[in-house]
Amino acid sequence: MATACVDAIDARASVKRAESSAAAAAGERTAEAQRSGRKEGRKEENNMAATLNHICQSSSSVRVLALNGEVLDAHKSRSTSVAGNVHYSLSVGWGARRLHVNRKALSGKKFGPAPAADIRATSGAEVIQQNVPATCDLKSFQEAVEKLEVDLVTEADLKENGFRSSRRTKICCTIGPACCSFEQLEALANGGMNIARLNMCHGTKEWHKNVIKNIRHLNATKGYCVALMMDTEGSEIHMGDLGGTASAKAEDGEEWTFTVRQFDGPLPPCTIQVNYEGFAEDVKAGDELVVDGGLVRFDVLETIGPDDWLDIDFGISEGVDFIAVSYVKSPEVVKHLKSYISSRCPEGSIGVFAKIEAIDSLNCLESIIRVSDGAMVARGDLGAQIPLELVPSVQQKIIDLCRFLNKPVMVASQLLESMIEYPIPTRAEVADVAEAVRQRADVLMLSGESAMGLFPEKSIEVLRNVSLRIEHSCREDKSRKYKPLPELYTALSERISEQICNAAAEMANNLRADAIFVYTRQGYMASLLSRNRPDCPIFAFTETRDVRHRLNMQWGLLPFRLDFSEDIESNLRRTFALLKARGMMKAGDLVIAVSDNLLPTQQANMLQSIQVRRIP
Ligand SMILES: Nc1ncnc2c1ncn2[C@@H]1O[C@H](COP(=O)(O)OP(=O)(O)O)[C@@H](O)[C@H]1O
Ligand SMILES: C=C(OP(=O)(O)O)C(=O)O
Repeated sequence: MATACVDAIDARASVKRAESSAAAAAGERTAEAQRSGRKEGRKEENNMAATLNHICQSSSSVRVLALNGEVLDAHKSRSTSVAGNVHYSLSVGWGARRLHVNRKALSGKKFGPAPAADIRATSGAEVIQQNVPATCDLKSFQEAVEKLEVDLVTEADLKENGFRSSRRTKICCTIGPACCSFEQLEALANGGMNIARLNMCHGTKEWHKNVIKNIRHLNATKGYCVALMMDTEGSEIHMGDLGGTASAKAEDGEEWTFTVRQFDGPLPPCTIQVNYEGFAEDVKAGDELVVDGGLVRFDVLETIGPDDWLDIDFGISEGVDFIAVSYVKSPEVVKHLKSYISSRCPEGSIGVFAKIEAIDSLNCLESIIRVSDGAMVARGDLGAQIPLELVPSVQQKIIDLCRFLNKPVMVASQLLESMIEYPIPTRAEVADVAEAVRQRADVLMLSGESAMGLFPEKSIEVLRNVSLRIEHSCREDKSRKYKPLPELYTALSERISEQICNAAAEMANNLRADAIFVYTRQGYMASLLSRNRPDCPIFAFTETRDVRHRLNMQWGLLPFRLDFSEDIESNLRRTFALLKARGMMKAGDLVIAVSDNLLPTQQANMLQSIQVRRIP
């Protein structure tokens, strides 16, 4: 058992080094099979079985020679299905030859010489050819198949484990010295990291810039979809009008920012520059600022400090996907940051997460979560502010509230603290992770375990395995009924979307559908489906990379980037064909499909529907 466990972890690491002799041999045999026809192909498969079993057991990297003679990086992964079977897969870049090995061994047995291996060796071109729709020519279909962007790990997971057993709970890793090189980040991405967190308390801007560059490069060149979250340091001061004499420029109730920063362009609205560098340090929350001899009075509120503003400017200029704000004590801080972000990047693609860690934030929790794009249960600092025994119930409260309000929620700190030093977690830590998964948190976050621990990859593996097991048992346990979700809408169109998503999720559960498909521009419909925590995964198709990254933060969503067609029917047909061609769906799979308003022109005479479709 112990040996199997160690193999399991080592075998997941996908490193791209020089060709191992075994991999090169596999490649040569692959090329030979092309020349020698069917009989030879059978021999090749047998040889490949031995070779690939060898590869799967070794922890070395793999490069494979494809049929066309091209040398490709191979993605190697190992997973344990809920039934206890161990699967190995080796898949090579799409469009060339694809090798796939499923090797099953009973859980609990020592990992010994290979039992019978089930091997498929299918050429990508063959699969594409079999699935070209009648309305499309081979070349443009081939291009469309290659353009369908999906996370490499998600794709492998779906192929190996099937839809129902794919992981729904997302994983965030704090990046630090223990995992910041390109190869280390790739190992984490390969292990299932969905979000990389940069904690601005540590490291220089240059260091963070380099991590961002590495993650972007990893996404662009290796087919991952890792979102970036920048976490501010948190020590802050910002201003709001207390209701002094109104003037043309500062009305009662308005919030103004006094800043020492320089702006390249015009000042953002309601901003005043001051030329005293120590201004923010010298004023305290509760102080009164008197302007123009008392013409306007401002009350100083808690908010974002000068260092945080520098970090925020850095995050905006680097185009991170999320900014987490430390020590949020009131909704105003979040509103202020959101309006600042939209004045600086009008396309408004950065989500603001409120870290719930200050005792004051618990007094206005709902109003903070309502204005935020998501929340983090920052248990480290929270546990220093409230009695420790209250932390679990506060965690449950925040998770439930976030789900009711349709905001993603992360659970952070000390999930696997002992794994900073040791290769296996304590039983109590596993129970803690299991509880967060059972509470249906969207994201589990690693801190020191990934940033500076000795076992970042093993830590991520523990999160992944615990998530898979607990999610499975939650699906099986039909006695676990959830409290009904409150309605969220403020307009009729929102109410329609909400009703459609609730009904689609319920239908998917009742019909035991394989997947829900959602075509979404901004991610709103996708989030409404995720909020229902349905039994099957949600394939979320969207047109932009930014939205695709943001969807990575939400429970059960598998984000794809796809260029939309004009109408839902052609989107559906095309998606079915593309996914079949990529080997991610098969004829007979049952899908529930819902769609956002895909075109602006559709808004006027909205037509939204739920469709139940079998893949042709
Ligand atoms: N960018 C970084 N550079 C160096 N060390 C880091 C970095 N990010 C995190 N760490 C290390 O990992 C530990 C845990 O991370 P985290 O929980 O995010 O921070 P903190 O302990 O400050 O709350 C930190 O205390 C620090 O030692
Ligand atoms: C995540 C937390 O915040 P930080 O790591 O920034 O202290 C926490 O306190 O749990």
